[in-house]
Amino acid sequence: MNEEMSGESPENNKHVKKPTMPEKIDYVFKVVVIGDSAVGKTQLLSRFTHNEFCYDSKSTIGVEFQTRTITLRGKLVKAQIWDTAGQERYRAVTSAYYRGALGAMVVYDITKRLSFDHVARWVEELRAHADDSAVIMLVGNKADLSVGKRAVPTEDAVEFAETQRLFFSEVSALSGGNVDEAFFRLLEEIFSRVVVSRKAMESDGGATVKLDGSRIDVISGSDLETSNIKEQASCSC
Ligand SMILES: Nc1nc2c(ncn2[C@@H]2O[C@H](COP(=O)(O)OP(=O)(O)OP(=O)(O)O)[C@@H](O)[C@H]2O)c(=O)[nH]1
Repeated sequence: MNEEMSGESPENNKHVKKPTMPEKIDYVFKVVVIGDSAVGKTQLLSRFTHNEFCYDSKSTIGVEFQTRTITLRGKLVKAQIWDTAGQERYRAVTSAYYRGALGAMVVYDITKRLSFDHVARWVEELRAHADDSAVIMLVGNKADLSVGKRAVPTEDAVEFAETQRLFFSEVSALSGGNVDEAFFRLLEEIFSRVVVSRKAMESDGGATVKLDGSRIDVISGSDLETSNIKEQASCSC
């Protein structure tokens, strides 16, 4: 059949979108974000995954996640970042939320002392439910308000992070300062612990990592579509 008969001459076809090759994801890393209400968890996710920030963001109800695909050591890694409500009454999950998490960010607001005082409780809950090998990062958000409104000295957070063996970073979801750096540091550490330093075996789907006989199932790209919890397309304002 020639182009004229099939109706598929380049002219006729110019509005037809060419199918794009699906990206072959090597790993999916689940990372959970926890911390008091209004510390800026949702905005940190939006900044990292879509480079967006909402001034009038609403409290999260239940659980959401957003993803960003990055390259680490030549591998395509889909970072699947989970967000839940800081407010107890809106939290629908505990164990299910932490299940399969390879990393966690425990967020406080540098202008709210109480949110930092509660970090120990969040770390305790995390350690009770997440895998022992999960990488944990303490994150002080709203660093843009550092001058004049700071209520948590950096040294206090550094000391806490050292005693609890956590990574630490101060960031601003508003300005974007340090946000990518913090997530990348966490994801690189997960990569080192899960993929490099242990005997890792990739399945064809690029999803399964075996560790010392035990298994961590890193969710494959196709599982994301079948999950009950849908990915947030973008900013949840
Ligand atoms: N100045 C400043 N404000 C921020 C920053 N990040 C978030 N906010 C503001 O803080 C408020 C709370 O942000 P959210 O991201 O909704 O907080 P959350 O921790 O997800 O809150 P919950 O869903 O209730 O747990 C919003 O008014 C944001 O605009 C930041 O880096 N700097």
